[in-house]
Amino acid sequence: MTVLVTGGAGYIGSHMVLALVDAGQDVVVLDDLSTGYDWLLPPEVKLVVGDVADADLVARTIRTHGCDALAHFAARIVVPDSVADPLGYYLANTVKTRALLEAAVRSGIRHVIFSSTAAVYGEPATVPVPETLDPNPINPYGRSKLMSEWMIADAARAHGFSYVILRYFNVAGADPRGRSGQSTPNATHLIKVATQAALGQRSHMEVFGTDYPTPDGSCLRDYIQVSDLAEAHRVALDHLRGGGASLTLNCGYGRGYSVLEVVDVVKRVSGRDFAVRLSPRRAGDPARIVAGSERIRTELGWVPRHDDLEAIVRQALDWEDHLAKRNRI
Ligand SMILES: NC(=O)c1ccc[n+]([C@@H]2O[C@H](COP(=O)([O-])OP(=O)(O)OC[C@H]3O[C@@H](n4cnc5c(N)ncnc54)[C@H](O)[C@@H]3O)[C@@H](O)[C@H]2O)c1
Ligand SMILES: O=c1ccn([C@@H]2O[C@H](COP(=O)(O)OP(=O)(O)O[C@H]3O[C@H](CO)[C@@H](O)[C@H](O)[C@H]3O)[C@@H](O)[C@H]2O)c(=O)[nH]1
Repeated sequence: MTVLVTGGAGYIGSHMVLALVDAGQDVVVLDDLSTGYDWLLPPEVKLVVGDVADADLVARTIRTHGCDALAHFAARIVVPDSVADPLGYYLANTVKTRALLEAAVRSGIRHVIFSSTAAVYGEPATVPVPETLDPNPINPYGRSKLMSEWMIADAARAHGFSYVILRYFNVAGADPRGRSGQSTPNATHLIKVATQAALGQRSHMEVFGTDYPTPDGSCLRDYIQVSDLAEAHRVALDHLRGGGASLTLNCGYGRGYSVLEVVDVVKRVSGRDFAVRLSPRRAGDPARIVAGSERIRTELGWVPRHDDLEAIVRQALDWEDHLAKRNRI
């Protein structure tokens, strides 16, 4: 029994691959390397370079490797980009997911794990957000993912596979053993940008919006460590292979940090001051989003091991340093 991991050469997918390999499971990765890197994968893992919408390639890969499960990470992921290029995002995240699902169903995939997002909730009136809240995305990225959630649920009902939809909150940090981390040089994620500023790789950073209705005026987010998130996928897979029911689960710690708090932590942990510009709001950003995090603990018995923002920032700094030493920035 092998897991097909789409987007496995990317940031989160590569941590899922490590979690599976560490647990002695068989994995094959399908990735077009648009934002992923083959060097993030352990050498024993087979990488198929190609597009998730290539039905023949997907069917051949599933057959050749005897895959029973699909973990679908491949996507475009930047909220403001989705506002500028909505049709590109609906193609990459929705249309291609439909094609992948069709090939997977035809090839007999039994279980699907899907990378969804807190962005499906939009701008919730209260936080933390439980899974029972009706989704109401406020940007094309969130909508592109919500449509995929619906397709998966409908197709599962019609074709008899089981699924776990994981709605990630803000993913951060790196493998504590230093084997992978966020490696996209122009990544836009807050902790990545702030660590690059701390290490002098950027002259400054910007804080987008200080007039939000939050305690310090900057946006609140729930930062989940990437190996904890990968472990959630591993236990979700065990649950499905053990005959467990389909589920939709938040992945977060249930605590929000403001952008300004995160910047302070990066300055403190790195011991470096850096220039911070207070800038206007960025398109598509909700003011605050924090996970209701009980359901995943009770349904899957998931126990986070890295719920510590300082440790997350330290891992991100160590990974940035590692990339710089290998000229991979
Ligand atoms: N990073 C976050 O904070 C976050 C939060 C919520 C949800 N997510 C979701 O998690 C998933 C992984 O995100 P990430 O942060 O690892 O991003 P990433 O860009 O590092 O990884 C995406 C991977 O998918 C590959 N890919 C993209 N389009 C492809 C295609 N058509 N065919 C084959 N491969 C393709 C890329 O090359 C890359 O390796 C995405 O689905 C994203 O929406 C991420
Ligand atoms: O240089 C920067 C980068 C970000 N931010 C702010 O920091 C917060 C977090 O931004 P970012 O790290 O880009 O993440 P999000 O836009 O919240 O989106 C991430 O988290 C979502 C789930 O909450 C996922 O769906 C997305 O894929 C993922 O990119 C936002 O308020 C940004 O405006 C800044 O102020 N300056």
